[in-house]
Amino acid sequence: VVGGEVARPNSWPWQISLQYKSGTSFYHTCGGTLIRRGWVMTAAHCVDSARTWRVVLGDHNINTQEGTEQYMSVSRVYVHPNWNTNNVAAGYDIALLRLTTDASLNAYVQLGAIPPANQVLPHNNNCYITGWGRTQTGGQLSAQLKQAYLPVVDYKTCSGSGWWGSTVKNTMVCAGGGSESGCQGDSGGPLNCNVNGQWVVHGVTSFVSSSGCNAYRKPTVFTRVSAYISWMNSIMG
Ligand SMILES: C[C@H](NC(=O)[C@H](CCCC[NH3+])NC(=O)C(F)(F)F)C(=O)Nc1ccc(C(F)(F)F)cc1
Repeated sequence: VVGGEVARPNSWPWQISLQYKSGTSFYHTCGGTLIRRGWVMTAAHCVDSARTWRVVLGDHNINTQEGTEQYMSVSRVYVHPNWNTNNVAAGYDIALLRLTTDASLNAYVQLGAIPPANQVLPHNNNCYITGWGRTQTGGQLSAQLKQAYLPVVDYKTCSGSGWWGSTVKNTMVCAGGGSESGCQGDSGGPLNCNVNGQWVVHGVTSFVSSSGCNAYRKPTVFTRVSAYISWMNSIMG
């Protein structure tokens, strides 16, 4: 997350850290959202490579043991069937991870709400991106969970000339476009939007400009969760 601030610890209790094993250690690679006690939603591009994954729930500082964490193994990865790793612009950048055991819900670990099918938010809807991604283009990951205010940029604007043009599809959500943005390492994490006073996860962090995370008029682009509800239900039952 470029800009924004460190989140109050565990104030986004559905945010997870997706980590891969290398040697005897695990490393943060993406964010995700706990949507059922046994299911995590993330980006398909996060799980393109076959690795040993773990999901960390209830985390704030990913480099320290705070005693609030739950470390979960992943029993199966479901990538959207239409996902094409060479064409992030086509969309379908969404995946579901089945956990081997159910999470324990508590003050630090809660389920994220997902939207009704096909709900599209209006321009400037209040949303926050959260994640442990780079804090500057080409910079380092954040040790502590960060948040940044990224208001929705409607499809008409986001797909306009000087913006993303035809790269963005209406199965995506754009947000931000100013000095604050997502960045590498935030992938897969939630776009938390305030709808009638409730936080709803409307986006899965998908891509930013290859010329810089907070490039002018290149808002962070998210997979629009409401476009994939039927697929998700077909997998999770
Ligand atoms: C460096 C930048 N990385 C990204 O945007 C990666 C996803 C990369 C998926 C493709 N391998 N995502 C992120 O950094 C995220 F954290 F913001 F989500 C990038 O490659 N952006 C990008 C690539 C292609 C296209 C386009 F669709 F136009 F081909 C648009 C943006």
